[in-house]
Amino acid sequence: MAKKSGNILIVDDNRGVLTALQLLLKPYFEQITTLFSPVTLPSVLREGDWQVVLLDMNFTSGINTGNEGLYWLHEIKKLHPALPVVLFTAYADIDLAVRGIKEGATDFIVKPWDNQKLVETLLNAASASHKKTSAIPGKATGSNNASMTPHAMYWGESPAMQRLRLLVEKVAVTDANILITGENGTGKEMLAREIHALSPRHKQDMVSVDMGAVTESLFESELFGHMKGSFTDAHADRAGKFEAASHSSLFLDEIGNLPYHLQAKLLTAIQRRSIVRVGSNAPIPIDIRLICATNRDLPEMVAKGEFREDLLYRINTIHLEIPSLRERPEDIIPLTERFISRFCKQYDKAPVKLTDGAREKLMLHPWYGNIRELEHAIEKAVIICDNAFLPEELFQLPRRTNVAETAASTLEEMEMQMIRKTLDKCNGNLSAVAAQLGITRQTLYNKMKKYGI
Ligand SMILES: Nc1ncnc2c1ncn2[C@@H]1O[C@H](COP(=O)(O)OP(=O)(O)OP(=O)(O)O)[C@@H](O)[C@H]1O
Repeated sequence: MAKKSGNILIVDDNRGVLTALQLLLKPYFEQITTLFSPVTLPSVLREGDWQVVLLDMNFTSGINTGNEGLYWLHEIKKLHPALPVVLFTAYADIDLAVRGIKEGATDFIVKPWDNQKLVETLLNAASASHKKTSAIPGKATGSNNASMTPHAMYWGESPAMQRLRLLVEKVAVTDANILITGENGTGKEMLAREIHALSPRHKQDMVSVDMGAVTESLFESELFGHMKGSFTDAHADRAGKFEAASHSSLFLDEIGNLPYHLQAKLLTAIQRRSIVRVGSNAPIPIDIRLICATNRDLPEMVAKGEFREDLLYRINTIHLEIPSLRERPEDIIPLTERFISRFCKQYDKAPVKLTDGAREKLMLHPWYGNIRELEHAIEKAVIICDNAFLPEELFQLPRRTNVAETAASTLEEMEMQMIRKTLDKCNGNLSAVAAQLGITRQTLYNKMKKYGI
């Protein structure tokens, strides 16, 4: 037997699971400590020298939101940022586990577990801990930082995107106001950044404002700035986004969400090329390049009296429409391959390849959430992939268009499959199935009824 891999701390509220794991892991770890409740986790962590933690996600029976698991994950990371935490999920709760990974967990194991895979996952995590003893605090959550760095825009091979690219290269160098339209997740913000990067203004950062997120009461102060004392919280003079974007580009995202009565104020600033801070009378000249974006149909909003026609004419000197991913299927696989390569690097995985079945599945999916949906699907698949190939089963692609509905339906499908698989494994013995899944017999019965099993 190879040298043992240090000390492991296991937190799970199922005593049967704790005993089984103690027996299973004995040959591999020097010290195995089990906790039936996470309450004492902080003090136990402080007392010992740990190489890995195996953390259950659901502690309160009946509440399966998993938030408790995430809460304890954060607590562990606060105390020991570099300590590997492997999540243990009662159901194939991939979305939650992926969230856990993004928030600093090293890996996850789904119950009922495969012994060999569980041992491998824990040993890998523990060995990472040996290598990272001098790791920078917070390194484990580095994926968040990585996802914040802007990534290169991929134009793709489709004729529609090639035409768009030609137009962008021509207009980016001018100061013409640009309106970008397209469905959610088609890359409107990414295109705005690209335009700014190609413009003579690129030496300064582009300033972005989400018009859907600016409250009405703060609209003027946020965009045009204010003078000290002009309202209760105005403790000092402050420049607004227009001034901040001077000599650069101002990106107004979700422009279609700006309430009608505020549209006139925006129009005045654009027309006069100057703003007046709240609480002041002095106009301040501004030199900005305006880029706006929306997924809404502005001409239709004009027809309905919801958007000012004069503002629409001001902002859409050049109109760029990004086609949906459905309209450019030839870009799906090249984009996928770029995302695979990016996420393999981000999650420290060896390069993986799509199987033919996976390619076909990706090509047939309608991608109502466009590139953002594709990017998330690839990220999840890369995270849960264990070998050199990404098979179609790893792509949990929803059939509906509504985001909340799709997330719920994916989880339900996975739960149903998990119950079916365990029923087969336990030859239909419900008590054994419930024990394996870590739920009560009644809960299992209710779920089977719900899924018509
Ligand atoms: N051409 C592209 N190449 C690579 N990644 C892209 C491309 N277009 C979009 N993405 C990625 O897809 C995601 C969504 O892009 P972005 O936020 O720009 O879309 P959007 O149209 O502004 O979305 P929303 O309408 O929801 O505001 C981002 O993570 C972005 O990095």
